Formats: sequence, structure tokens, C-alpha cells
Amino acid sequence: MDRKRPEADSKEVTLYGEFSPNNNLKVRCVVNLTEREFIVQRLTSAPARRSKVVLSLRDCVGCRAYQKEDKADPAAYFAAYFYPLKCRRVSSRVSRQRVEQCFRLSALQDPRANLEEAEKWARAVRERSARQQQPGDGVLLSCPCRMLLLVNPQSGKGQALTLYNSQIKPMLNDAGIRHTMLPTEHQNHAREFVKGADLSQWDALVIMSGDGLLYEVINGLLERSDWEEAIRTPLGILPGGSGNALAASIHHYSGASPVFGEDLLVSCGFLLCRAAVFPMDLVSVHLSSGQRLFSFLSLAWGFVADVDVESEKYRHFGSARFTVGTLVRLASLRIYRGRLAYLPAGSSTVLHRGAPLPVQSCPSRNSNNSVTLRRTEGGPPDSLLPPLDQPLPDDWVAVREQDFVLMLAMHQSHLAEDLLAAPDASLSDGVIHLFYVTAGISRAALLRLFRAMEKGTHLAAPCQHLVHAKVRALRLEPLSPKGVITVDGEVVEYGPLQAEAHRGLARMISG
Ligand SMILES: Nc1ncnc2c1ncn2[C@@H]1O[C@H](COP(=O)(O)OP(=O)(O)OP(=O)(O)O)[C@@H](O)[C@H]1O
Repeated sequence: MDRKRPEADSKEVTLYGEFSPNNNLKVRCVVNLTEREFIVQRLTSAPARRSKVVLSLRDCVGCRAYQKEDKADPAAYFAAYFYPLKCRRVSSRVSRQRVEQCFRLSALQDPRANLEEAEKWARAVRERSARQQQPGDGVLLSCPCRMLLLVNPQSGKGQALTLYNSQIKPMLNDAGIRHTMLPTEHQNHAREFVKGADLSQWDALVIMSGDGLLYEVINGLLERSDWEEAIRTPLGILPGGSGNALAASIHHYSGASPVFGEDLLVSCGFLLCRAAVFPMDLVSVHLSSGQRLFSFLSLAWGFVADVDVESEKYRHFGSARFTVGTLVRLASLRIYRGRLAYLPAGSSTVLHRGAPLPVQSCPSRNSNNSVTLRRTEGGPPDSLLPPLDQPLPDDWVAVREQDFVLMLAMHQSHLAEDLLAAPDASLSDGVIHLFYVTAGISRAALLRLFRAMEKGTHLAAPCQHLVHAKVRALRLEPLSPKGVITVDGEVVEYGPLQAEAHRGLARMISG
């Protein structure tokens, strides 16, 4: 047997030990902990390639030291938990999979000394793994952190509680995250709960559901009298619904290749355990009744809103519900008459733009030629929007009144797990990606558009009916008497609305 101390490549070795793996006391392993990697090499005559495991500390969610109940055993143990990206055996997809490395330390007769050594290793792994985090403009949640998980048992195919128990609970335990799980009992339960809760109990509120539950939580936080502080509570999202658009967006921002279903859940669980918090845009939406609400994801009118609502009955298909809904709605394509206007983002690029008309007058402006701030009860005032019944300022672009197939405003990248609607969106760029499709598009072209959206290539393919603009605010005036408007997938009253982006208003755990 080769007893030579193996080289940990050219990187500095900061900690070295020789232990048995917990599950096989006949084997000895050398463990090298560098600043970036956890390297395990079995002491065997087998080629190094097969007997060596190199794990990146960036993939580590936690490490703990412990002793077994058996008083006669003086050994101590440390276990490190990793979720590296691996190729699935049955497909070429790369997804995160759990790897546990557990070692027995029994060099000394004194159980306390063994435990101290195991704790030294566990601490070193945790500290180096935390140093490998580069949260950029984000901040790491302090450790150990306490989370509240709001789980909607009815979301998606109705498996959220099962998935919580099988996937998320063990993962949070690996990461040493203390949490309380609260199953929601009815619609608006989460909204009412966060409105009245003592938020100081938790470091983060995590939503395990579709996007609907997060919409409730965000609006509940902004309805509080202390909304300015409440909306800064870090939020987390775990996909439990059928659309899971924000979860897919957050996975996308982490730079990993697309994954779906339980693989997406594990990816979002991993990001949650890494607990890096970033600002996230919210969009304030004014409806004609005077109601104001906040959106984190999307506003839709026409085709997309119709599919969202009509595909509810295919919920048991999971995320395939939107594909089925799209095909059904394509078969009887509807058009909607309306007016649209928007305020372009500073550096906006407008692709395939139709024929915008200048807006003529601006009576809502004051003598300094600035729009009066509209202060409302909960949430920040809007600085770009005149009252909904007033004309728009002249730096807005008005799209001429016409027939539309759809209007879609996206604040994040994904419209669903498999629909990358705004490929260059980011969590807090202060930009709304406005898309509209005008009447006259053929069914085949519309289908091609949605197929291309699966890969996020729809903007590359020329389509004269598709318009994309990056905007800071927008106004929609539907003129067709009937239709559906959704905000974050939830149906809102049908009629004129306007919206304004609030850059980085919320806080989200992301990659
Ligand atoms: N226990 C419950 N029973 C019934 N409805 C609930 C319950 N808890 C929450 N809800 C409501 O269910 C609605 C749908 O939730 P959500 O959007 O999160 O899941 P989903 O519809 O399955 O997901 P997706 O929007 O991705 O399709 C929300 O409006 C929420 O208020």
C-alpha cells in the first residue's frame, strides 16, 4: 500500500489528516483541506484517478462534528455535505446531487480530545466554504440562521409537503439552518400571517409553492405600517408549484444550465443554504379601481394571461400545463384592442418596434416639469406615474391603438420553468422587459415564438409582430370589453393599469 502523503495539486494545503470513512473502518483516507477544495484520497494501490475525490468548497452547504451515543466508543466524527453539479446517468443533464463525506477520528483515547479535533475540522470546512462565496453586491445571512418556511400543500401537483420532507428538510439540516415549517391552510393565509407577524424571529421567509404564494407574502409585507423595514426581510423561493418562474429565474442567474422539477428544487435549496441575499426589483401596479399592488414577476394581458388562467384545469400535468394550454389557445387565437405606452429605460434597445406616436400633452406635470410623487399607504411613492386618468408626460412612447395578441411585462428572466422570456433580465436592474405581439401573426409563427422562448432565442429570430422594449414604467388601456389581466399569474380586475419599477426594493436569496 502506498503510504506516501499525496500531493494536493499545487494549491496550498491548509489542513491534513488521515482518517477512516465512517462506513468502512478497514479503509484509510488522507483528507486535505485547501482554501478551495476538500480532497479525499483512499490509501490503496488503485490508480489515483479512481481513489481520489475532489470537492469544491463552493458546493459545500455545511459540516458538523459529533459523537455517537455509544459511551464505550471514544471516536468522534465530522461530516461535510456537498451538492456538486453532476451528470445524471440516464440523461446528459447536469444537476446538483448530494455527496456526504463522513470520517471517524479515533487517534486519541480521550473522547473529548477526539471531538475537539473533529470540531476543528468542521469549523475549518465551514469557514473556508464561506470564504468561497462571492456574493458580489449581495450579503451573506449570519450563521446560524433561522428561517420560516411557508409551504402551500395544494400547490403544483399537491406534493409540496412530501418534497419538503424528502428534499428540503434534510438539506437544511445538512446546512445547520434552524427552521419552522408552516403549511398554509387557505388562500391569503400567508398574506395575513406576514402582515401581523413579529418578523424579528426569523432571518428569512421562505416560500415553497408556486409564484402565487410569494405574491401574497410580498404584498402582505408592503401592507404593514413598518413596510420599509418589513420588505427588507430576506425572502427565499423553493419551487413547489407548476409555473415556478421566480425559482427558474434565480437558478438561471446562478449561471447553471437549465434544470426542471426536483432538480430545480435541489438547486434552489442549495442556493437557500448558501444564503446570499441580493436586492430584487418590485413593480408597483395601479388598477383602475385605485387599488395598488406589487409585482415581482410579470404583468400579462391577452394570450399569456388567457393560457395561465385556462390551463388551471390541467394543473395535474405539472409544468406541462402551459404547453397544453398554449396549444389549446392557439387553436382559437383571440385578438384584443387596446392602447399601450411606456417610458423607455435609460439605455433601452427597442427591437422590431412598431410605429410609436409622440404623446402630445402633459398636464400632470408641475411648473418644474417634474411629475408629482404619488404617495400611497404601503410601499414607496411612484415618481414616474401621473394619475391613471391623466395624460402621460411627453418622454413616454405611445404605441398606436391597435389589435394585440398579447402584452407581457417581465421583471425577471423566466415566465415558467421552461420559458426564458427575458434572457438578459437580472434580479435588480430596475428594468421591465415589455413585449407585445400585434394582430396578424400566424398561429405557426406564434407557436415558433413560444418554442424559441424555451431556449430564450425568440428575440434573435426576426418577427415583425413581436416588439420588445426595456422600460421603467408602462400604461395599458384595454379597449376590448372582456379579457384577462394577470399580475404574477394572479387574475386582477380587467381594465386600464399602469406600473412602475422600483429597483431593488425587496431582498431575495439568490445565486
Ligand atoms: N392550503 C391552501 N389551500 C388552497 N389554496 C391555497 C392554500 N395555500 C395557499 N393557497 C393559494 O393557492 C394559490 C396558488 O398558489 P401558488 O401560485 O403558489 O401555487 P401554484 O398555483 O400551484 O403554482 P404556479 O403559480 O406556479 O402554477 C395562491 O393564491 C395561494 O393563496
